[in-house]
Amino acid sequence: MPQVSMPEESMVRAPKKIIIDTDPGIDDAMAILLAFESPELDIIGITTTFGNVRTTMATNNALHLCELGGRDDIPVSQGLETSLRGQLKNRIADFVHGQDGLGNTHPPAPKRSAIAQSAPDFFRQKSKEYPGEVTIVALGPLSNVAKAVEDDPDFAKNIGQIIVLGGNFMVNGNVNPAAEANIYGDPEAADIVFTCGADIIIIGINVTHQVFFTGKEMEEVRDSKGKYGKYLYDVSKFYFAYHQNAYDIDAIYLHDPTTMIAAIDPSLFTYAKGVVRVQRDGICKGLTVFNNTSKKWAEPTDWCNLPEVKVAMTVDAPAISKMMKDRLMGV
Ligand SMILES: O=c1[nH]c(=O)c2ncn([C@@H]3O[C@H](CO)[C@@H](O)[C@H]3O)c2[nH]1
Repeated sequence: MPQVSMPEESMVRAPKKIIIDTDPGIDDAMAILLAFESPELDIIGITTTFGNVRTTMATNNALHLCELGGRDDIPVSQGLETSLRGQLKNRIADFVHGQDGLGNTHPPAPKRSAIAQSAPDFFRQKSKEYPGEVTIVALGPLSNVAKAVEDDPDFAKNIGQIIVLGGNFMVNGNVNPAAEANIYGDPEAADIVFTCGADIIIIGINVTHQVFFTGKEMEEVRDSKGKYGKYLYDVSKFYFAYHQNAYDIDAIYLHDPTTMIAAIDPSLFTYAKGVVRVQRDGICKGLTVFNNTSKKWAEPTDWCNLPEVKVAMTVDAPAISKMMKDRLMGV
């Protein structure tokens, strides 16, 4: 019997539809520019949140990055300016990202504006338009995603996947020993999202702290033929100085680009399944607590009978670094 070969086209997987929920942010900028260079991804929207900067600045920076990448076709939708429960954050990470979120490089005002539709409504609309097909890559606090969950009982089943940068599993946080910045930004929202029943992958700093560029590698990026090389080097100087000061390392952690790569090639990570709950207040506000034991607890716990998520446990850091370099250095 002759072998039946599939036509070439049908073997090529259609690009994954993603919405990037982001608070740019230097490593967010890296992740967005990386996404622009990734044929596996079809970016159907960018939505904005607060954390590294306030939401309005995140919107300006997202528009600026689209302009830089020649991607003014991508709609940018502004998200909540407060936490899900209406708290205006007094903690903005300008000490990590600079006053403008882009290492005090003062980007020009964008020519384009955000669309009128808010981020949670944009999520809901796209999840209905393409049921099961849209992946949200959530690079900041989860207020927008939680709002969509609360407003739409079908959202968790309609959304294809949510890949979250956040949490610290079996390691300390980066805001304080208990909490990682994105979860700390809106712990209640994170708890709602993690238990909503959607297909969720969580990439915590237990994994992202294994992926970094050294100062020498940043110089290689600058001197490469990649179209964003010098830009990335310039915006990252501030972020680099923060790492030298806070961690005593001559390198920068690649949190957001690593998370973007989980959308491109999830096989570069291993995962454990279980229920994640988030401490909503107190000294451990923002702590992510993962139950992946098969223990039959003597009494019912707040982890019982809730949907499981996948938590990244290991990462192929050299492969991630290589993918970043290949795409950002134009090699
Ligand atoms: O508040 C913060 N403190 C940090 O030390 C820190 N380091 C990185 N980040 C940002 O938060 C996410 C990872 O926890 C990423 O988007 C970093 O840019 C930080 N935010």
